[in-house]
Amino acid sequence: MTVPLLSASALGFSTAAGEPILQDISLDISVGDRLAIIGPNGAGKTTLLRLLSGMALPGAGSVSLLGRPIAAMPPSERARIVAVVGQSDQPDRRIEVRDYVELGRIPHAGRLSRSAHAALVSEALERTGLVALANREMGSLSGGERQRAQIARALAQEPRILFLDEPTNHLDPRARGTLLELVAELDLTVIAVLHDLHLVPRFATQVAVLQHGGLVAYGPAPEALSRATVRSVFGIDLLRLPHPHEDREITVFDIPLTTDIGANHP
Ligand SMILES: Nc1ncnc2c1ncn2[C@@H]1O[C@H](COP(=O)(O)OP(=O)(O)OP(=O)(O)O)[C@@H](O)[C@H]1O
Repeated sequence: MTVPLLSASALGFSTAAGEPILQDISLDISVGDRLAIIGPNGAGKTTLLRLLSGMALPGAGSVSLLGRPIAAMPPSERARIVAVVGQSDQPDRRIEVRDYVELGRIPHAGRLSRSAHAALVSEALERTGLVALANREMGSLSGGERQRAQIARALAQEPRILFLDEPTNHLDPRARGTLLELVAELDLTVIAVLHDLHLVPRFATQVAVLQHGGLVAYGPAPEALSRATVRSVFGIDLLRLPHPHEDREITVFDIPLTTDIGANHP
């Protein structure tokens, strides 16, 4: 039997005050999978991403990376396998884009020549379309450009698994598709928290649906994103319709407008 790249078994996590946030989450990630973690606000998505990437330790259960407990792995070794683009990353505003992307090489310091490190940084800038901005300060970038720079830094890290927490939240609709297309073409294993459900069937090979800290659906996309699941978890209607001009189906989410804030959490 092949060992999964990443495996989570019966994960649980509670706050310091004992409030449970995640319960009994088990997942297996194989090489080349692109897992979308979805769920309403507060469902526990970011917490799960932090546990799976080894940034936080679970209160119950375990995560293994390449068959070894991630909790016992030295951070420097983990950083050569796992790259994380988080929501709360606050790059120094004055650092230039190229220097920021070069930070991704830190886990590999001393393992290659200077010119080989520089070539990998250049490649990451090229793949993310940032060559023209390489000498700009991070603080001068738009939200979308900064997001691409964060992905470039993660690529420079040459990870086996890329973790993304809402990578499209600053992007306009077209740029969202472009960024996920870029990520899908990287030939990497990816675990991404996504809010934009439209992008899930196009981007993900697997879907994990969280609600109130539990895994309510998990499996290959798009099957795991069923109409019944979307209705019960998000309170909206999923419709798969024939495209009016092309020979394919499109997925449409019918989102009711409501003033009831609790409606977001069926
Ligand atoms: N350190 C903490 N102390 C107390 N509560 C926490 C802590 N971290 C997370 N929580 C709570 O746990 C729940 C899950 O948080 P998490 O950020 O994982 O959710 P999420 O699904 O990523 O939400 P969103 O979609 O809004 O980003 C939330 O109710 C949050 O307030």
